[in-house]
Amino acid sequence: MPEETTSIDYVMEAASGPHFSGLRLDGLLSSPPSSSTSSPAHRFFSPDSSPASSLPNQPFVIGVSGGTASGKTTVCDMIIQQLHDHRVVLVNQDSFYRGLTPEELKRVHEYNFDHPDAFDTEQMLECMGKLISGQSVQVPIYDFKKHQRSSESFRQVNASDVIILEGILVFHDQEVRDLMNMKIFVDADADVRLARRIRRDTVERGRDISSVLEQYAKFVKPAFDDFVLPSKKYADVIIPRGGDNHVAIDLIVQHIRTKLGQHDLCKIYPSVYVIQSTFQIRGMHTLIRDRDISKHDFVFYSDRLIRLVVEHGLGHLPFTEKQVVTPTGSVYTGVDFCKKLCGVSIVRSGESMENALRACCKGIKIGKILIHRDGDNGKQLIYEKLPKDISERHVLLLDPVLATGNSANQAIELLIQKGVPESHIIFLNLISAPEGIHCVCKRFPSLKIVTSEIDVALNEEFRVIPGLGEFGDRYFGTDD
Ligand SMILES: Nc1ncnc2c1ncn2[C@@H]1O[C@H](COP(=O)(O)OP(=O)(O)O)[C@@H](O)[C@H]1O
Ligand SMILES: Nc1ccn([C@@H]2O[C@H](COP(=O)(O)O)[C@@H](O)[C@H]2O)c(=O)n1
Ligand SMILES: [Mg+2]
Repeated sequence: MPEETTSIDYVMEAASGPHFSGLRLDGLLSSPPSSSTSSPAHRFFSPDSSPASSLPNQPFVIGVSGGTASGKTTVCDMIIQQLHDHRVVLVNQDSFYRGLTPEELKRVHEYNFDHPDAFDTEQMLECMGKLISGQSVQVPIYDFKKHQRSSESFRQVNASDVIILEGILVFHDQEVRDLMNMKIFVDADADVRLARRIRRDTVERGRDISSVLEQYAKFVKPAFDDFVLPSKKYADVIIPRGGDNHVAIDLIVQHIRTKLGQHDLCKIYPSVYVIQSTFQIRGMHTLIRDRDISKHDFVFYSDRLIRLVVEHGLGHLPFTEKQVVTPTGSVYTGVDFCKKLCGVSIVRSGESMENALRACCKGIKIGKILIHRDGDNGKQLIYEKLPKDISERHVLLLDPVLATGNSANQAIELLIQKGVPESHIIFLNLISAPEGIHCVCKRFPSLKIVTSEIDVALNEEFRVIPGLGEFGDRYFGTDD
């Protein structure tokens, strides 16, 4: 929390003294970043872990739930088929059914296979954890005719780009849900499901019609109402008509493909956007990261990159529809820019982004925040000069490098104190360190981060690696 806030006049004076862009954080990192949300990979990709020990390729985990015979397995098969050019594995919750004891077997008609306790969820979590961390696992093979697992054989499941976990109750347990990057619920009418189930269980699972109907009335339907249906609310996508819904499956596959092409952190945090890398962008990064580049070229290429990030960030603002008449007399239906907008730069390096913002948004108001270390006791002062009506505006927060995330978090905290809704803040930067992304996104999950590259890590001195050194000094020419 800031010790004090004051006006911009003070800022300008203070700005000529020591400044911090997240690199000098004496005393601040002793307390770990707050962890308020639990996201799929937190257990496996800790912000404290070094890049070598964290995962190079975080798999995309999809949960597929729905009532019995709704078409879950069919939908999964279709997704897997369409993702043929990726490594995809399917894990069935059914594989983790507990085997019945001889006593239970004798009275199998009284056994409730639709209750959460029928599954060994601990074992499933362990298997999923290993798969997500890149290890192969041996998944049990379950026999629906014998109600037992095979005692001698297992199915080897290898680490993959996409892991699909499918089953009637995969959304029931929060720990299981937290593993998932995307949750799909397959919907089908109860009578359709019952008809399919009768056919499947009599043909494939060695049952007779009367036992299927009896089990359905006694256990399957009540458990659907008690456990499966209430978990539908956790779904990100609901597919009506299951495998017949080709449009939904195409959209899902498209989404998965997009996610697979993204940085792992974008899979974990949907609010992080890395602008699409092109050779132009890589070329500009190559130039500004080169320690031997001239100051003039550093500024020139940084400005070009900043402009791209700013334009991309503006694309995340809300818009309203607007029609205009063109010189041909035709009507063009377009959109109107968001008017309630302002920029806020984190002094000093954030000021390097102000020109690009002004060039894109004529007359935009730009406020400033300075986070200033007060002596050597770890205390910080925050100076600010912000538009009075900032709480009514969307805010583009500017800082070219996101390192530890501590200064960013303090600036964001201040904006929120001023009444800006978290979801109205878009944090723009050129380079983000994974540690900074974890730190900001965990604390402010609905804030958006738009960046042009995510670097490898921070070093012991909290400098972004490979990074580009002290951006403000290089941009403003104070590094000699
Ligand atoms: N859209 C569909 N039309 C007709 N039959 C279907 C359809 N989807 C699935 N089935 C059949 O219904 C049964 C149950 O489907 P399945 O995908 O195994 O459901 P779940 O895995 O949800 O229990 C299977 O025999 C399958 O072949
Ligand atoms: N020995 C068993 C184990 C499970 N079931 C039923 O399977 C259903 C889940 O599989 P779906 O492919 O239909 O999702 C579940 O409703 C159980 O009743 C069984 O009959 N016998
Ligand atoms: Mg199935």
